[in-house]
Amino acid sequence: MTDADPHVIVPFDAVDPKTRLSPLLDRAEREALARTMLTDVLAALRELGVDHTVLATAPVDTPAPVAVDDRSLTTAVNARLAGDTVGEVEPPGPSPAGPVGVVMADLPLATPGALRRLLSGAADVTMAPGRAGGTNALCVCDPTFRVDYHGTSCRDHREAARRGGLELATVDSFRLATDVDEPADLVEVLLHARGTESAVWLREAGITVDTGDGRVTAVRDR
Ligand SMILES: Nc1nc2c(ncn2[C@@H]2O[C@H](COP(=O)(O)OP(=O)(O)OP(=O)(O)O)[C@@H](O)[C@H]2O)c(=O)[nH]1
Ligand SMILES: C[C@H](OP(=O)(O)O)C(=O)O
Repeated sequence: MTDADPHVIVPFDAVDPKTRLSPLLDRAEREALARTMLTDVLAALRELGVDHTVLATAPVDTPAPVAVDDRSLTTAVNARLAGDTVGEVEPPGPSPAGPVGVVMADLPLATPGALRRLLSGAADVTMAPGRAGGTNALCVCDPTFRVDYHGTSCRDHREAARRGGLELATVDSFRLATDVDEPADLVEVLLHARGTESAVWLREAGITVDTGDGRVTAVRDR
């Protein structure tokens, strides 16, 4: 991609993450899976060739630049949208003066192609909604737009754009809509993210797709 492309920030909570996966995974395993999904998202961004920075709640060892900010998700992302670079550690990422992408770290199905569709959006705001009301990824070209995560954030973001007189476009992408929150989401990783580190990690942890009673679920055999 080119210099006019967005700088992407990847929010990442390293501490006791993915609590909704507790029925299948203990805390250490959830931390390991979260880290593995981050690795897959960063690999897709790297392959796309777009600049990116991990926006983490605590230091994390990754090949990408990291900014540590332990404030809430919404506050930390809005600080970056406002051009704040506080918390960056070496090697520093470029200052996000132009368009900013926000791509969550729990999207192991994300491919360079799906991300390109999002990040080449020309609207003031381009959104990839998640299922159940979330906002899995954004491309923010208008510097006045601010995020408000949790709850039905896709609806809230649409409303915020409307109030601000901004054009909001939506990317219809199964790969970007699939974030890993609940055990059922692991089915999508096992079926559609073959070859990713996340799918390998799940198989090694004994998580498989079960169709025993005619329904498709993720189960653990050990
Ligand atoms: N920087 C930052 N990232 C966060 C924070 N909370 C969540 N994230 C990241 O935001 C994305 C969406 O997270 P959620 O699915 O809402 O929360 P989670 O803590 O991972 O999972 P649950 O415990 O199941 O709610 C993931 O990439 C998280 O790593 C936060 O407070 N700060
Ligand atoms: C951050 C939050 O993620 P969810 O909990 O919906 O996966 C959201 O998209 O608003």
